Amino acid sequence: MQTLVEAIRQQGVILPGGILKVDGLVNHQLLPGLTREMGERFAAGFAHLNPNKVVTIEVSGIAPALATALVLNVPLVYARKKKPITMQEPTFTAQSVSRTKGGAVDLFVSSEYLGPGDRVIVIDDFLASGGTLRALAGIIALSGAELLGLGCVVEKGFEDGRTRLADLNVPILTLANIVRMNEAEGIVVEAGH
Ligand SMILES: O=P(O)(O)OC[C@H]1O[C@H](OP(=O)(O)OP(=O)(O)O)[C@H](O)[C@@H]1O
Ligand SMILES: O=c1[nH]c(=O)c2nc[nH]c2[nH]1
Repeated sequence: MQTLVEAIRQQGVILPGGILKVDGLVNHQLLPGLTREMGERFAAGFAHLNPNKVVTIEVSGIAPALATALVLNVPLVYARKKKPITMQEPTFTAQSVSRTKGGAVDLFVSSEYLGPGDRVIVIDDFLASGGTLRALAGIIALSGAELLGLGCVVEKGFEDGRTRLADLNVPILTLANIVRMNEAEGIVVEAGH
């Protein structure tokens, strides 16, 4: 997605610890036109699989996932990081590690909104180590739903998450790929695949 690649070139900032800051378009401020295009790209890539639900994780996955769900005209379910008292049991849970806040995070999805018969695509903001997508895939498996595909706005190709998720045997679609980033070269980014 060339518009996203250009936006990352313009706004991306390399932070210590191999973290890319794209708060101006994904993680703090959202650009509606760019977000809409993300949804269109994901929907075009996954529509042939006939999903009936989009699943993501709060908080930064929600915007691109909703943009996708709008085009596909299916519900969006987002995993919660804290279980609210309104959440109906039984719940499906898994753990991931927060890359931007540190520490382990519990993820919760209620059986009220995910279960056998659901055909699911997962959309998130970042694919780095792949740990978060694996946790979501675990929740989907626990629920009895079928995972059809994984989509992420930004892939950090140098962290090899895609390879680590290969055993899930589902297509992975990303919109921009950070090939590498360092002080000398800056952010080397290409269209995702
Ligand atoms: O592939 P991984 O190594 O798992 O990294 C990707 C995850 O890391 C971030 O979550 P984080 O909890 O840092 O942030 P968020 O609250 O902005 O979603 C991001 O939103 C992805 O969910
Ligand atoms: O804002 C972010 N920048 C990153 O580099 C990253 N990696 C995983 N999750 C991330 N979130």
